[in-house]
Amino acid sequence: MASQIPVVVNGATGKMGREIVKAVSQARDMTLIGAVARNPDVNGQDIGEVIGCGALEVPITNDYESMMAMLSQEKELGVVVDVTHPDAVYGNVRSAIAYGVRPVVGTTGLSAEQIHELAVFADKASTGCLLIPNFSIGMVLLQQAAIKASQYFDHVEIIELHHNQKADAPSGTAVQTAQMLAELGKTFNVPIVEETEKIPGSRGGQSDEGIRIHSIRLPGLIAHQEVIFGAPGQIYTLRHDTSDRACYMPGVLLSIRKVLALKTLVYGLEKLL
Ligand SMILES: NC(=O)C1=CN([C@@H]2O[C@H](COP(=O)(O)OP(=O)(O)OC[C@H]3O[C@@H](n4cnc5c(N)ncnc54)[C@H](OP(=O)(O)O)[C@@H]3O)[C@@H](O)[C@H]2O)C=CC1
Ligand SMILES: O=C(O)C1=N[C@H](C(=O)O)C[C@H](O)C1
Repeated sequence: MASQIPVVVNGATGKMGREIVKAVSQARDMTLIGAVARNPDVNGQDIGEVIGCGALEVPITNDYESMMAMLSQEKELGVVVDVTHPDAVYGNVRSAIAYGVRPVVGTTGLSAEQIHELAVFADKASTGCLLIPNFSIGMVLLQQAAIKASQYFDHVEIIELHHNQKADAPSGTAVQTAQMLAELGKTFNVPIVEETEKIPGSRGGQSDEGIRIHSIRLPGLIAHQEVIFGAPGQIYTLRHDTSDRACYMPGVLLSIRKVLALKTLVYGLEKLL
């Protein structure tokens, strides 16, 4: 049998983590060797039993550092998939790289400075690291269409809509989309009147690139994004909707396979396609 990629999922009992545990355990070229969760009540329990897909013979641990140490001892290069929380992800990634483990990071909310620091750290360690704000192919296609449209439209705003358990705003995907549009070097949204916000924030947040992002949080939503371009007499709207977190799994598995060959930090799924 060809060599197996040893994989640990951090945030394994969360909404994304449980999907990733299932996808990795079904992938023929990967072996799930660890599942990290924060909740002490599940420590030592079988991850498959906890997430309801049947025993996987992988006990959950609360001890991330020990899991990284164990993964670093595997014969094949190990990968940790991080789907935790904006407050934890920076430390998690530094620690993984310090152990020579390749991080695939779905967790959003890292600042531009933190991303830069992690890139420097990964570079010095010659260790591949993937930061993927959105694992779905549909979002990559939306972003490519938005880049194309931005050559022809001078006005654009982004609306992102998520479930109300999301910790960070705006979404990592919206931040990345604004950055992509700005890479053309164009100035968007030059105001034509002096605006007053009668309710602070009502015009949304403004990205470093001057693109407004509006974040909606409601139960019933999963993850959705609109990029709306305007010009005299026309509106061009691009929209992506997720109805199931299954949409992220092909991108997660692709990222696990691709990170092994990298020696630096790479940001964005589009760079892997
Ligand atoms: N890149 C992508 O395509 C996608 C990215 N995401 C991102 O992934 C992340 C997780 O999302 P989601 O699964 O919905 O979130 P959940 O809240 O459902 O899951 C998060 C998991 O991480 C654990 N966790 C929370 N806080 C910490 C912490 N401080 N330290 C360690 N572990 C922690 C939680 O444990 P406990 O339950 O014990 O608190 C939980 O198991 C978010 O940043 C989200 O934006 C989400 C979807 C797609
Ligand atoms: O929290 C989520 O759910 C999601 N987070 C990512 C983001 O912040 O962009 C990706 C997707 O939007 C789902």
